[in-house]
Amino acid sequence: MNTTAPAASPGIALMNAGYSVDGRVILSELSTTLVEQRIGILGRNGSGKTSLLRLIAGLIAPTTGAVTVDGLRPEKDRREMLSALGILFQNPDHQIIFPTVEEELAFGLRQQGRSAAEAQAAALAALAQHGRSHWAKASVATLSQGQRHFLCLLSILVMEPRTILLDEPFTALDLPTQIRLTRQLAALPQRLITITHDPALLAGYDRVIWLENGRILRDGPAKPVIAEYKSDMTRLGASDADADLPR
Ligand SMILES: Nc1ncnc2c1ncn2[C@@H]1O[C@H](COP(=O)(O)OP(=O)(O)OP(=O)(O)O)[C@@H](O)[C@H]1O
Repeated sequence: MNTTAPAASPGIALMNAGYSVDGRVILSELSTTLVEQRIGILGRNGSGKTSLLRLIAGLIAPTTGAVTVDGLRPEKDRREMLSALGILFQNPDHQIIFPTVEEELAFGLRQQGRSAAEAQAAALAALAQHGRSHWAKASVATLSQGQRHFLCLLSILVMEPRTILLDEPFTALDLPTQIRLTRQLAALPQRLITITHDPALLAGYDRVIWLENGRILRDGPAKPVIAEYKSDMTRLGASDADADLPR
């Protein structure tokens, strides 16, 4: 998809990084370094996945410890972070802010300090590279959900970040779009960190981290971590825990 390999990235470091709100621990103090090419963050609803994404992205600051992304402080080094980390959010409508495809693609490049002419040229080149030159002047509102998702991915790729963070990348996408996107993502030279509750997305990954209650429950190669996660989720699903909700 993007044939230029980005410069080597030293990785993401969590150093006793924790996050609490009003005394409630959302993420307990996490310490690890993310350096592998394909990393999955796996966990069920409420386990802390989105909070971890927000911490790495600098959208929230850790309440204990620190996070660095290629040596940068995500909540402070905003401009340098654009070349270090790109985030594909679950819902493209939370990401897209411009009315036309061309403007949307040019925006990140302008933020990186490129001139208007350079940004426009790079946006058009990216569309041509993916056989979508005819999208340039199109209104974003005329694109389907899957097309908007792809536009968001293109907007990240034109900035050539060293790591891409994907938040439940296939929610709301139909099967052909999922298959296409899987193929496109697999071909990327960047480090990918995929956050999901669905272990199927992480098959073949170098490393899977299983989050539970804001803690790392398991961390290792995809196969054994996914096998244990699936068996635990099946056991939980077989119980009638929901029956305990107050009436
Ligand atoms: N700002 C906040 N204030 C209070 N509680 C919060 C806040 N942010 C997250 N939480 C709580 O922390 C827990 C983890 O939330 P988080 O959204 O990170 O989980 P998740 O694994 O992404 O869940 P899901 O798969 O359902 O999106 C949840 O119980 C959530 O309600």
